[in-house]
Amino acid sequence: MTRPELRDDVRIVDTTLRDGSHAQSHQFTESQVRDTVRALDGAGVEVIEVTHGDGLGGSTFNYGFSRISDLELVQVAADTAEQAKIAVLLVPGIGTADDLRKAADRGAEVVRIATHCTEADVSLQHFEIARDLGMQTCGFLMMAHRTTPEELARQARLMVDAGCQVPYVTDSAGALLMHEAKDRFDALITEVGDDAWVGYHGHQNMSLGVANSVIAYEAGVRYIDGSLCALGAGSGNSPTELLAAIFDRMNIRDRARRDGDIGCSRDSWCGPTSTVGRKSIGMRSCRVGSAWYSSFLLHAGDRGRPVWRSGARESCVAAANWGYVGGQEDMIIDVAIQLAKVSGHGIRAVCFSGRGLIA
Ligand SMILES: CC[C@H](O)CC(=O)C(=O)O
Ligand SMILES: [Mn+2]
Repeated sequence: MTRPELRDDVRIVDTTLRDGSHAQSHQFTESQVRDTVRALDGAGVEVIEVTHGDGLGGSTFNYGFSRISDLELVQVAADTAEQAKIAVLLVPGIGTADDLRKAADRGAEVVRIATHCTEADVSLQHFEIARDLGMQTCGFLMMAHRTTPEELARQARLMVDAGCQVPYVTDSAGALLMHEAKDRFDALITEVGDDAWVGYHGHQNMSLGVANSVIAYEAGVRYIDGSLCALGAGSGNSPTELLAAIFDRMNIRDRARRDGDIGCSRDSWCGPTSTVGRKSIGMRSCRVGSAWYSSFLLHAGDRGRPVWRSGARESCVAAANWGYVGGQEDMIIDVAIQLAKVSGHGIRAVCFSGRGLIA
């Protein structure tokens, strides 16, 4: 397996337009995509991910409908970027091989194929298809805190043998303490480091995404994810603009080090005139030290749309304690109903992400 060429010390991958889609209820417009890609591309960011938050095919009742289809947004992004490669996310079972072919036709050059951290076997066929399409391939092992470093490394090996060039420690719940993150980075690098790069995707639930990114780099991880202003599911991702600034301070070479340009794109998301960034900062108030899947927050009604008897936080924590994983956002309804029964409060109304009333 050949690894993608790395021209610098580290490659920052920006996921504002994909993980940030969760924080925007999947309502990105063409002009937001165009402006953000232009700014990130101008700032030297080499890979920009664009899709519904749950990836290709995610625009459904279960996960929330997009305003503009993935294929249209990928096309806008690919037409806008002069240097950067456009990446798409694919969760097998949500997106299909056909979705991937169509995204490649619209200009996607990188695919990030995501599975729960112990279920890499469901991605193997997709990696083969992606490599046949000539795409660069990354593999997300989601909820990486849910398994041991050794098992995570075995799962990474499965992905790499199927054609994955960059398996990721994906801390979907922002749950990894620094030593836990390091153990996972070390395990993956020992297992696949001769054949693949290793990546890290952090969330800010405990505000450790940036610290863990520094540890990741020091351990040998060479793909590190961020999003502008931390716009992302749950408490958001490691902020791209901080990663760029900190790597610069550490004299680590990456393409995204031109603070001015990154600063411009940051301002469009969370500067004084922006309203979108504030929403994501509001979501951070729900930060909890419990390891729930970040995308649950949107469905648990952080913005007050659903009328649960239990709050968003209680639903997310219960979902974590009951073992729910990525892709099970639809189970949040059930969680809230169970909580209502347990608390004896009864259910006043159940509204799923503002799109339906179950009563
Ligand atoms: C549904 C895919 C998911 O949002 C991927 C991801 O970013 C994560 O697990 O953190
Ligand atoms: Mn994420």
